[in-house]
Amino acid sequence: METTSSSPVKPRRKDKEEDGRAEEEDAKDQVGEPHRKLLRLGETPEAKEVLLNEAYQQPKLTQWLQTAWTAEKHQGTKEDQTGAQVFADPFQICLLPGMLEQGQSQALVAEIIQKVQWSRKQMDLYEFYQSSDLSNMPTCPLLTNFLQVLRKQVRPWLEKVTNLKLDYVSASCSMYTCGDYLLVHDDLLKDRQVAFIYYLSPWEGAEEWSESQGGCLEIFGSDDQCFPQFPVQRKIAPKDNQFAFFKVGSRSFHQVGEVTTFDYPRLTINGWFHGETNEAFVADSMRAFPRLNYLQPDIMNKPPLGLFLNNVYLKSATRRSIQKRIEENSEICLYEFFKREKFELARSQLLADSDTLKWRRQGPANAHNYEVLDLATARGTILELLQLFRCHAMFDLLRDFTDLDLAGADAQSPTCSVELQRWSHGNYTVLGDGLASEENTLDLVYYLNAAEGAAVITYLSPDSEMPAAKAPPNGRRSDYDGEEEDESVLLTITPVDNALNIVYRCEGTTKFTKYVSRNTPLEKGPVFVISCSYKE
Ligand SMILES: O=C(O)CCC(=O)C(=O)O
Ligand SMILES: [Fe+2]
Repeated sequence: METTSSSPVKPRRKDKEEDGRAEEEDAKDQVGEPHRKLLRLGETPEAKEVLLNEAYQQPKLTQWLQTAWTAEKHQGTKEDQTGAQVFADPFQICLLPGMLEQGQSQALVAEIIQKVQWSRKQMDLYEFYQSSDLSNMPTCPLLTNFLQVLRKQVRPWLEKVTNLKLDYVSASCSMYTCGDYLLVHDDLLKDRQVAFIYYLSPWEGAEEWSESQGGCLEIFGSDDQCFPQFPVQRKIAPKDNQFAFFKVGSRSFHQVGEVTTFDYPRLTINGWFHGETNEAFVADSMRAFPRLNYLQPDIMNKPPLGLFLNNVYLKSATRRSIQKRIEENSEICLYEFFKREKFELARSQLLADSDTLKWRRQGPANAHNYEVLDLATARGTILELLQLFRCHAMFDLLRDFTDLDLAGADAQSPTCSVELQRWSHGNYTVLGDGLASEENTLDLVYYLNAAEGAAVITYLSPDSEMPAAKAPPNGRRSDYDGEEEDESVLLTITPVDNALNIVYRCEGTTKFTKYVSRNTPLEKGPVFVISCSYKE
């Protein structure tokens, strides 16, 4: 097959045209107000300026915080009068309940609801609404004043507490509605020194969120290579008028858990105190993710393709038209790829077998979160299907489908990786998770027990990911920077049972599997994906 790096996979245009809903959904996600009822606040006190709680201005308290902040490892310590807390493990975090004088959060929320313009942020790492920077909100006097307080009062005070030099503040408002989230990241970017979040939830009965409402700030520990590890180590629930801050570093991994309540939005004013550039840390955070394991074709197994595949895909005429289509579009979806009875057997075995099949969660948490089958435990039809993807006959067939040198006289040392994945709520992969191809590869994606909206894969063009300084090829992405997808989307794979998607991707093309929100119906059980990559 003719290949040039300037023609990576092309968009599947039909996706947009096939049903009108795609357009409708796009429209919904554009800049603007989220569709939700405006929440009624109780009597909103008049507030002309933002006032810090007196208690936090006492030198004794500053002293206490300073000591707690600099103390070595401890499980957490609490100050009696204010309820201020400091945790040292897995990294330093401080919580200041009642940060502003009473009634102030309510006034801020009233201004936010009435005045703030939201833009929808949507990428591999996140879905939520964000405002512009607080420094650019001429119609919002309280928010502008809040920023002033951060600059003039909080910044010098934080310098004392943390012993860090803090030069300036950046801040915006964020709103997470039901189904929104921000996946694991470390906030490391340029000169961010201290991250802060001020939580707003003045609604009666919702001043402190319960775990069942979601939206916790979730803190991760990390291994000796600075990769964040499951499970979550600490959860901080949204609490009205609480200010949280932590030191940004190569281990400051955190996420915002999916909001699961429809009753209230998760509202915050958040941002960073900036200072010295984090050069050493940023270099640390560029360590590449662990990569897939590529193996040669398995010559021991010779399963007859005719027993498994839908006969139509074995005919020479079909093979030729598949090749033509892949040459033109770089991708194709082969519906009913396996014989129906084989597919049904494999699906029921996957759903029924909870004893022999062993699954393990695939981390690190900032790259992916899904389960993979320990291939040594595969049995029956599942084993047969998995073996089939690695057998010589399959390499042969794929050569015919693509004209790649995966078999035959010109083939040098073709290899493939095969994974059986199990997808449930909360699972995801993000860009730069080691799945970005260093070379041209042929991806196969085969679904069992498919459900709409679960394990949806998006391919992006090579240059769309991040500025080079932040994400070297296959490097780990440490933080979101608000870049949106839009034009860079080359292809979206929609899950369909027993369909084999074939995607030829050029060097540098990246992909991610979208976070599976709790709003995605999975009543038939998890979605299974056989995911393979082939190299010439
Ligand atoms: O809202 C939060 O609790 C954390 C937000 C965050 O991590 C961020 O915006 O970088
Ligand atoms: Fe963050």
